[in-house]
Amino acid sequence: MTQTPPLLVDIDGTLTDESRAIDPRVFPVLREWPEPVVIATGKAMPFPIALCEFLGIQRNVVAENGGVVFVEATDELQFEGDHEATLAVAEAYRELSHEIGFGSVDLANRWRETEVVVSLDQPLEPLERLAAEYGLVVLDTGFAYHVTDPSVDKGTGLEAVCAELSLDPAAFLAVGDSENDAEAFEVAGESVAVANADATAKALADRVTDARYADGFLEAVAPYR
Ligand SMILES: O=C(O)COP(=O)(O)O
Ligand SMILES: [Mg+2]
Repeated sequence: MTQTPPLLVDIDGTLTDESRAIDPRVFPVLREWPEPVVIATGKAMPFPIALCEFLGIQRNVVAENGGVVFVEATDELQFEGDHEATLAVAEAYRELSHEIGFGSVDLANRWRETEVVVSLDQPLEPLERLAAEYGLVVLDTGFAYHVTDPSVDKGTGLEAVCAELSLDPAAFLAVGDSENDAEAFEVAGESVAVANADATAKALADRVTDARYADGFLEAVAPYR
């Protein structure tokens, strides 16, 4: 059997099914993975932390597309990026009478510490224009527009985790589905896009699975199980 690599895995679109629910068949795969697992997501910290917690795996997390990094073994929490600038973009966007689009409670932004997300049903052009004014970019993950600092991404997040754990990023297998996985694909030694991935992720991946969503993830890791 091939040597199992450490694993970086995205959540939305990769561990989920078409309805955005996590496919429970991924649970034993993540629990039993013999090497370190890093959950790397555009979502805010509570989501990947809860996933790790309830799975019973080490909490090694890259959240907010690299803006927040947590490594359990070294008790290290890092923040990167310009949160003030992302909040200023959100404010200016609202002043143009656009909405963030997640309702008044806004569970998508409530616990966010370094970036801002806007619902996909809101206009992209003014958001991109405002982001550029603040030196920021907008990432479309297929689930939300992320106003984010271009110097921070899942690749820099993986490097930060690896620095803490004395691991080589090039030893990692990375599995994902969208443009916010691009830099992690470049940093990891092997990268796999699931079949539902966007064009950016597919172009950068070493291989693209035949299967979509979590079936694609299971296909991606099959050689190592
Ligand atoms: O929720 C998003 O917008 C993206 O999340 P993901 O990075 O886990 O796919
Ligand atoms: Mg994704």
